[in-house]
Amino acid sequence: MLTVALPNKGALSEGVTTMLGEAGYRCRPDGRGLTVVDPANGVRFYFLRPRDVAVYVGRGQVDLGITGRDLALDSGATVDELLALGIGGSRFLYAGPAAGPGEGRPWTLEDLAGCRIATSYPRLVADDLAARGIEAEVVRLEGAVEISVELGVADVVADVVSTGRTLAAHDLAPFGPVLCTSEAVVVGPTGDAPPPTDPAAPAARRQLLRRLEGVAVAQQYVMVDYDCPRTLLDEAVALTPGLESPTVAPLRDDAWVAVRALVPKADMNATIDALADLGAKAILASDLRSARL
Ligand SMILES: Nc1ncnc2c1ncn2[C@@H]1O[C@H](COP(=O)(O)OP(=O)(O)OP(=O)(O)O)[C@@H](O)[C@H]1O
Ligand SMILES: O=P(O)(O)OC[C@H]1O[C@H](OP(=O)(O)OP(=O)(O)O)[C@H](O)[C@@H]1O
Ligand SMILES: [Mg+2]
Repeated sequence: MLTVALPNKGALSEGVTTMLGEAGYRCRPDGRGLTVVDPANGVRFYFLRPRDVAVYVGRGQVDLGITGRDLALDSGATVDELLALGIGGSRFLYAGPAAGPGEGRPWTLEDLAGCRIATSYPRLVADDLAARGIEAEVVRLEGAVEISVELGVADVVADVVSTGRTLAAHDLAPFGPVLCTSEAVVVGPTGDAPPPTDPAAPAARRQLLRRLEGVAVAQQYVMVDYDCPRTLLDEAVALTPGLESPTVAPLRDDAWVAVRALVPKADMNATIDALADLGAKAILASDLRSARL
């Protein structure tokens, strides 16, 4: 049986469980149980703290894990990232009081020297400081890091930023480089680790990765359908080139055609606006459940 570690709580837990459900896996824990078997797919899931997932994978106790890229990095575990899932996106940044370090100027990296930096990701921060040759004190906190400056435990913070609302609510402004652009990822043992002992595990692993990739890809696209005057087809197709080429089907009215193409989700609204401005009608965008491109 393939063993897979999942986050048992936190920002990634619900999204990961939902994605696995879409991929055909049964991985909802019953009550307070920390493990669930999906016999149909030959997988046993373990529900671990998101920070611990990569540690178990790195030590060979479980075959695969799903966690945040930033957490995997901070754990120091030797694992390979096998697949990015496109959910739980965040950036890891330094942030200081919005008023700046003094003299009315904004924070720069040089200002970190000699500072107390509060973070829940001490290895990520220490590695970044070492790489830049900056000497500063790293203050490890479990969470709610943004309040630490106000409470006088630190001068600046280094933390996960998603919408930026938590930073703003505590009058902190981000500065400097992005230490890690993170999302939920599947991690596995590095190439030189011994293979799983169960002979059925490699096939179960391939299936899980392929199916999750199918769901992840599906979440990046929408299917756009529209009717288009034949005279405008070239311009419309330029707006929706699809992957290989859009499907163009005749309509009963010979002056019109129906067009169908995949469009990146991020471009959906702009594409629909442009199609409508061009003269397309009955423009529909639909979500996909799974896609193998
Ligand atoms: N607000 C957010 N939006 C998107 N992703 C987030 C957000 N907060 C955290 N993450 C991501 O979720 C993962 C870990 O966050 P989570 O809150 O689950 O763990 P934690 O903070 O270490 O644990 P806990 O909050 O239980 O102490 C990281 O990969 C992080 O980048
Ligand atoms: O940019 P935002 O959208 O405001 O999100 C970022 C916040 O979310 C996370 O906190 P979480 O809820 O996990 O609490 P924690 O600090 O206790 O980990 C993270 O540590 C930030 O504090
Ligand atoms: Mg958290």
